Amino acid sequence: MEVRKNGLYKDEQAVTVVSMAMKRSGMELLDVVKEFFSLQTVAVGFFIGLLTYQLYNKLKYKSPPGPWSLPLIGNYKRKCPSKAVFLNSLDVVIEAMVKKKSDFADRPRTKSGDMFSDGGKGIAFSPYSATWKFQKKVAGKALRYYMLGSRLEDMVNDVCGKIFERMSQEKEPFYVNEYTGKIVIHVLFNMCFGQKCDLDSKDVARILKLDEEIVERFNSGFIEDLIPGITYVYKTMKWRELEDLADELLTFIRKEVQKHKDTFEESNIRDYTDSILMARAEAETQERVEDVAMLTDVYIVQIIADIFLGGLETTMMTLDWFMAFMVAFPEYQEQCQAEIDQALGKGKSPSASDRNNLCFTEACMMETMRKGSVAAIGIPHYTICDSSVGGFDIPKGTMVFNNYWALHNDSNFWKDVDKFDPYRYLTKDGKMDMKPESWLPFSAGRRVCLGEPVARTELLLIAANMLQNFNFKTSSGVKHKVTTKFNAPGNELPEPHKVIIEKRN
Ligand code: HEM
Repeated sequence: MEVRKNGLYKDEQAVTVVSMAMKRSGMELLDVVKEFFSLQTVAVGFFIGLLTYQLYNKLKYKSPPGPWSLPLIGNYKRKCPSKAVFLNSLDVVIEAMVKKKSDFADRPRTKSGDMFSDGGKGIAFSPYSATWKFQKKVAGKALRYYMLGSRLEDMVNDVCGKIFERMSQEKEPFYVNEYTGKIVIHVLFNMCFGQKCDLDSKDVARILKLDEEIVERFNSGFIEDLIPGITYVYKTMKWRELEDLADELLTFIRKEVQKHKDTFEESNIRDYTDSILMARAEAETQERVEDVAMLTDVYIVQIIADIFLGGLETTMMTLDWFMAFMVAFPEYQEQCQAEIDQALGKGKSPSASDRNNLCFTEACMMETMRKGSVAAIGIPHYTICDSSVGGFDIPKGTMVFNNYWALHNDSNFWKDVDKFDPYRYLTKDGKMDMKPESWLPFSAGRRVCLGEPVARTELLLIAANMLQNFNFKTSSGVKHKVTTKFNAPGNELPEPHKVIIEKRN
């Protein structure tokens, strides 16, 4: 029998001694490790690591010139922690957007964009993918279908007629954008959901209000886009409001899609929503399983939401600018009216087929889009691979902005760049000239605006209706000078200005 010491057998004693020694040395080791890796040391090490990585990238890539920046923090003055490149001239915009094909065609993912697009579904916020390509094709076809025949012009003329009845009651100076905004929302609403809503429709008013509130919040940005993880810990009031607004807008569209599904007839395509449902029905009939999967209800709701998010504010703001310029330049207003009277005669409403005879009015609209920046830096792009532009390297995962404002104010392309001059777009005999290269309010390349054909026709029809029916004058009687008001980064509006109107015979 082995002797027990302290109640333990010999082997147990040995193990205990070893383990105590280990414990002591382990604790010391832990202290040493703790001391070595104190929080500060880890932080400094991490920072040096990032700096080294940044330096490595600086040596690896020939980056475009720009301000210095610190890892993670970025450039504090510019308040942007991500790498971003601005393309400020036509050659680099065309190189990146058109010549480099898909290199620059992705979108950066943001927390707010994800919220509206259900994690990148639909078109505007979607990453560059086969799904995006297919959906943009389907949506483009649906818009073209809508524009066939006289549907768009009937809708514009009908809404304008109703709005003008109310507008002609204005006896005091008033803000004309309260009426033009209503025209645009009614046209888009009717285009999507096919109903000729009365002007006091609560649904239309609510969508307009939702749009205003969403845009207002987007304009000032979200901390959640800079620190996406923060929402798991704390949600700011603005973020919670945005969640509610997005939910209300998408729930509304979901209900409309359901109503359309319940009453859908292939032989009677009523509107844009029906056209998208038709694309799904065709894919089902032809057993194109992958296409059907890209047109689930969730995707369809997002494709329709894109029309409101992409088309409403931009079109309304363009009309704000147009009216501001027409009031500021009565001579151009009169010239448009003379052209409209000659093209349409008395009492006939404008139609898309009158376009060739409304060149001066269209030129005024094009000049409006050059001078009034409604989407001056568009929607950010993102590189899907290492690429280059203008002789500089642009690594994969870089945010890229097209600076349309710079293109529209480049004196290499525009003579008397500050002047509002519709003649830039016209030939000597007053016909539409070739589109100036540096006129790109709708962008170019793969991500070009989906709604350009609709927006241009709709804007011209609304403008022609307005000027055919009314004279717009400054309320003070003094020549009005258009002054601009900052609205959001890349987005300016004309300073609100009251007008008076005279009904034209
Ligand atoms: C004056 C009116 C408008 C202007 C100035 C405008 C301008 C733009 C711009 C600059 C872009 C970004 C393009 C890019 O990322 O390179 C864009 C994208 C888009 N626009 Fe418009 N837009 C207008 C009206 C509309 C309308 C009426 C609709 C819908 C009917 C629409 C739907 C879209 C969509 C869905 C996108 C995203 C395209 C994509 O990501 O592939 N827009 N628009």
